Amino acid sequence: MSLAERTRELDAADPLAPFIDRFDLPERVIYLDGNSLGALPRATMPAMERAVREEWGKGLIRSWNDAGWFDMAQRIGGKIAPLIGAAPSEVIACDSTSVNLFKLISAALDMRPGRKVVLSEPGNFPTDLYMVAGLERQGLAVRRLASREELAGTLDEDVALLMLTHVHYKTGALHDMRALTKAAHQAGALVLWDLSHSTGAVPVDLGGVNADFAVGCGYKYLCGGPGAPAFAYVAERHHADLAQPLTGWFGHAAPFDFFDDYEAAPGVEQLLCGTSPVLGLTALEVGVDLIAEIGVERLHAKSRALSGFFLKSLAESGIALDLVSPSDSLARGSQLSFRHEQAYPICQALIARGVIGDFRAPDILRLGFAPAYLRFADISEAARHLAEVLTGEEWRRDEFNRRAAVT
Ligand SMILES: Cc1ncc(COP(=O)(O)O)c(C=O)c1O
Ligand SMILES: Nc1ccccc1C(=O)C[C@H](N)C(=O)O
Repeated sequence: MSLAERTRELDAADPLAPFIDRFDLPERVIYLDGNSLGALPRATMPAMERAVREEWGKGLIRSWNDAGWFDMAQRIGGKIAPLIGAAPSEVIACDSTSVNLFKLISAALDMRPGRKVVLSEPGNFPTDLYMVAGLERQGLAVRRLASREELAGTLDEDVALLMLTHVHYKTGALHDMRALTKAAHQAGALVLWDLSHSTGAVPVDLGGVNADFAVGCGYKYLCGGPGAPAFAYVAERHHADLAQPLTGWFGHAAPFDFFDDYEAAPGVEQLLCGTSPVLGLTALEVGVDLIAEIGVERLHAKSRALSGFFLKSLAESGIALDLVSPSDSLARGSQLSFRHEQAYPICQALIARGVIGDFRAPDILRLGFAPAYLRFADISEAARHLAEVLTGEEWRRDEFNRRAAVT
């Protein structure tokens, strides 16, 4: 069977095909960067319009009560919860992933007096490592990095927290969440998982693996829009001992009593700091609703099929590239990363052809396969474009070799 025939068959048999039209993607764009900024759901515009015109414009301050603004962060957290194996009361949508990392790393250190080490791996997403550096500068933490293979062996009585990104942003490699959580607990440490590249793409069972803390982005697979609020998870068993340092009034037990003294709200509400970004949350809720409707299991199955099909299509075009992602689709997230000296201009040449992936310095071409809005036809087309860029050495053109600020 020809590649074109196989592609048509796969699209015809795709149970998620009807959802593609629920997203508003430009014509002639093949979007392989949903792992960085998710696509726009069609329902987002009307929801934003309503929030701005009606709730803000007409409801004004009354909308904090009447339009459900006040408990939006909890409500959306509760909708994210089943996507990551958590109870609704364990998740809240707030702040950025970076800020949530700070709050939870700090809270974890507080729960392990006498221990200061935050253990992570070199090459973890920079903000995760930088947030520990900030606490280190305050004398509150000691950062320790160990390679994947050495992590478990490095867990000793000084480690307060093991902090890892479940799906590696650059390679897409998955950590064994269950085994590492268990190893950390055996060493008396707590665990914080960054689920930025997992949520809405691969199944996660925070409750099942007994995880302590987690954070994740709202703007990637959850399609919450640029700079969407992030989320934070704290296992129920830690709620009573939770004490985070950004003690803003929205995290107070009774913010509208306007007391002088801080008293933390019970549960994850304590993680709120300042006023919730209502418009950002409005967009996030639409994305979360849509991804939840499709369902993580189905998304995961399609993501594996898409990335596998890309590799096959590429191989059939005679192109051999250095794949740095695990070749087993069960061992990776929803992306494929290739190492190439010319990864930057190759990525630019692809973008010029309408195939949007990204480049991760120094030499990674990263292609994301957000399963909610990609067709198998997009995948074989993208592979064809990549093969043509490489065989025609299109990446040599000057215009593809000028580095932009954001890659
Ligand atoms: C693993 C990971 N953590 C955190 C972030 C981002 O955090 P923030 O939204 O605070 O910029 C990203 C991507 O930007 C990421 O890939
Ligand atoms: N927040 C961004 C703003 C601009 C450009 C990219 C991002 C990303 O999120 C990058 C992503 N975290 C990554 O895995 O590389």
